[in-house]
Amino acid sequence: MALEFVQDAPRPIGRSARVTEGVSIDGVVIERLEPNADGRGRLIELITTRDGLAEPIVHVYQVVAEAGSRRGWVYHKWQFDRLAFTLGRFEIHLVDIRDGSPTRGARMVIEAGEANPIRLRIPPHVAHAVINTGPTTCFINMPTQVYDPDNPDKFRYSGDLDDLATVPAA
Ligand SMILES: Cc1cn([C@H]2C[C@H](O)[C@@H](COP(=O)(O)OP(=O)(O)O[C@H]3O[C@H](C)C(=O)[C@H](O)[C@H]3O)O2)c(=O)[nH]c1=O
Repeated sequence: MALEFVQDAPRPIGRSARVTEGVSIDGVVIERLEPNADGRGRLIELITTRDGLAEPIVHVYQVVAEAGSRRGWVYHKWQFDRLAFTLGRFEIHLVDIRDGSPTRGARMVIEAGEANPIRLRIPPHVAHAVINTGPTTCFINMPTQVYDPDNPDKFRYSGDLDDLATVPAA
């Protein structure tokens, strides 16, 4: 007897939408991700070219973040980060330390995670720190460049969240 698999019917799906409110750093992009939930759980598209061009996916990794952990301050010289926060609870701090930027010195604090799933694009030379304010969970990064362990595109500053304004421009 032949097994018959039935194609899913066309269905409406949640689409990401760009957030502009509270975005005070030039080049930072926040996309609100829309979960598609049903009785089995939920599915969230992290990136798609369905609605327009996106830079190619060249490198993707998952970070498991312990409860209360902080990653940053860090900035990248060459890559854009494309971070997806869909689980747990995170606070992402950003400071524009770019010389010549129209928003130099601007700061942003973004709350993201299960209750507010987003994709966040961070340009080079924008310092950032990711703090897990909830239980141990994970987030995804899809940076625009491959990680090179011999020449990591990571420039770190270990001071407090509040004192980054004193760091010389990159
Ligand atoms: C990025 C990367 C790292 N690694 C290795 C290198 C280290 O042994 C270990 C942890 O990496 P790293 O210390 O670079 O990770 P964080 O400092 O937590 O940085 C992460 O969180 C902050 C907020 C970010 O913005 C970074 O983009 C993101 O990578 O994984 C790899 O093996 N492959 C990779 O692609």
